[in-house]
Amino acid sequence: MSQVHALIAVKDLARAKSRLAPRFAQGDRERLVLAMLTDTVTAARSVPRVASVTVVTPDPVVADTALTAGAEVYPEPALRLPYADIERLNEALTHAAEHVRLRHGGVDLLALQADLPALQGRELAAAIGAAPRGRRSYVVDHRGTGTSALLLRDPVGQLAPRFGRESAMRHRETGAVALPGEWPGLRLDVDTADDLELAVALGVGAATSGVLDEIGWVRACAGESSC
Ligand SMILES: Nc1nc2c(ncn2[C@@H]2O[C@H](COP(=O)(O)OP(=O)(O)OP(=O)(O)O)[C@@H](O)[C@H]2O)c(=O)[nH]1
Ligand SMILES: C=C(OP(=O)(O)O)C(=O)O
Repeated sequence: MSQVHALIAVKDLARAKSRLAPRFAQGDRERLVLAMLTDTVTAARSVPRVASVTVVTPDPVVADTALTAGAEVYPEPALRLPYADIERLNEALTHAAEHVRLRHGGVDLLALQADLPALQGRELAAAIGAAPRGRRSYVVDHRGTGTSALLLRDPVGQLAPRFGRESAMRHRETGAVALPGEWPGLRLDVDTADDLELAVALGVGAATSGVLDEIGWVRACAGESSC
């Protein structure tokens, strides 16, 4: 069974998860970003077919957290685009992919979102197992428009990430195939407080759960059976 090398991009903490600002103070939001990254890295590292996890980031605190969780770190190189541009994410991932292949040769690659606190290792293992050889494939997020993971199982192909708005469509239009599979944790990227509610209901990892307890976050719908 061939292995994949995973890449995770995280921007600087001061700008991360701005859509959580209505519910979380800046410091709490930063802790939550780090905790979700820790749970994502931990779940990815639990998968035997994941040979390495590399976090690409310009932020030293994110880098420390990644190292503590057992990931490698690729410091974000000077990028062409301004910080506000989401395409910077694709540029960062492309550089990280080149870095990993310089180190390991023509390996298979997986670009994974950093905000998957309910990710289960078995879901990721199943997605890797389902990814066809010789091409790119992707996992559509829980909203149906984004991408939670992009896979490349082709030693000479390019990852060509197209994350950002409508990324599922952009990955499809650039030849990638959507992977079917019941993987709720893998599909649940957390961008809003509503997403976090869903993730907590599904079951988040220890780091995220610990931070939510410490900051006293209470689910808006706690106790309601419809949540
Ligand atoms: N290394 C790197 N990662 C990035 C960059 N831009 C975005 N990302 C990461 O890519 C993922 C998706 O980015 P966004 O949706 O723009 O940001 P977010 O922090 O998830 O949420 P919002 O601020 O609410 O948009 C997140 O893990 C980001 O940290 C970048 O310029 N460099
Ligand atoms: C970047 C993406 O997602 P989000 O903005 O939801 O983090 C994406 O789905 O490509």
